[in-house]
Amino acid sequence: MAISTELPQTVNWQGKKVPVYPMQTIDFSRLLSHEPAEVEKLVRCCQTEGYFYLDLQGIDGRRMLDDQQETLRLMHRFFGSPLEVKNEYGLISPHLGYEPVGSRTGVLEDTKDGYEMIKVSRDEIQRDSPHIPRNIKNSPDIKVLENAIAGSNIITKAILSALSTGLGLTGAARFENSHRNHRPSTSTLAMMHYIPSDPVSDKNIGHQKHTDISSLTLLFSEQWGLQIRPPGAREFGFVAPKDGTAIVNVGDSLRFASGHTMQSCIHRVVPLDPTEHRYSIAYFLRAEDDTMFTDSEGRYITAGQWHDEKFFAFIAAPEVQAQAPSSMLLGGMKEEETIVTEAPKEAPSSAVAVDGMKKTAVDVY
Ligand SMILES: O=C(O)CCC(=O)C(=O)O
Ligand SMILES: [Fe+2]
Repeated sequence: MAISTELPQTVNWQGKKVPVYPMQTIDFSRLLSHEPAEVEKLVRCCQTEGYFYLDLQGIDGRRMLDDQQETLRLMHRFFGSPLEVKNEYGLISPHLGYEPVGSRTGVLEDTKDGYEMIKVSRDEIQRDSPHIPRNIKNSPDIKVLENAIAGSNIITKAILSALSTGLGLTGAARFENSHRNHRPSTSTLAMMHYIPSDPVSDKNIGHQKHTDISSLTLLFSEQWGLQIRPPGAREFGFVAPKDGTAIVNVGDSLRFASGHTMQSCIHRVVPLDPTEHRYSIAYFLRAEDDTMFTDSEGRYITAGQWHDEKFFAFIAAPEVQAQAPSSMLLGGMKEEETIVTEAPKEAPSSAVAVDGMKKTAVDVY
């Protein structure tokens, strides 16, 4: 898509006009130099919204855009291979390995997810011992993955550093100090392929509503499908892909580490175009496993425990998910009551207005 100076305000989806939410843009080059106005803008974005576009078109960021293109080429090849090759190791641990389509709950009621995903662990790449399926394990492919992970790690650490400075944190209290490279963490590069799916007739649809476990997520996708629900919003709306940028969102761990002053972004993925294959790349920068914080339940727990508990809530069946603490899937973020003005044809009439606080993992329309 061309650089979106004139974004549509709404798009038609499922017989409704759905908003396209605007997002602030933060310039990576300015952030690298901790320019005060950019740092202030970053802190404000994280505290009020929890997401922003990161402009990577300057000389320091451009190479990460090249890495993204290389990664996309690798993903096309990987996902085009037979299942037994992709699934050589299966899901080795929650942050590492392959998940076939339909491993989790989907975005609409009574659906399973509509994507397959391969995750590569940053720790394993750093140790030179990655579990990577054989069709992407030759040395040029490993180099592509290494570049993508190292580049994403540098970007997200630069953001953390600017946030620490913006909040006046010093020494051990700075966020970088709980994200040290040599300490074990579940930081990972997730590569996703969404299969074409039609919400009216298919049973594998999108990516369920959630907030991320991570501290920061760096997301690359050139295609529509991501929806967010900004704090205070009454409905989900699309995020427009924007050339030369990544989308960054705050996850639960940074929300907790900031004393719950930053917003963990509520989001999901839906098929805007039911005929399209969609590809996205997410780097999840996670805190060191033994970092302690107070979670949304008021418990003082480790980042590792939060990761594991939330992951198992993610993959649980809807009725089991509904038993989890209400705040777990949304990291303690509250939703306003949902207003859906026009019900889609297939929806039951009870779905016209939905209690946003209901303990379900999916939206009911
Ligand atoms: O595919 C996307 O655009 C978003 C994926 C996502 O939200 C996630 O993996 O946590
Ligand atoms: Fe996410």
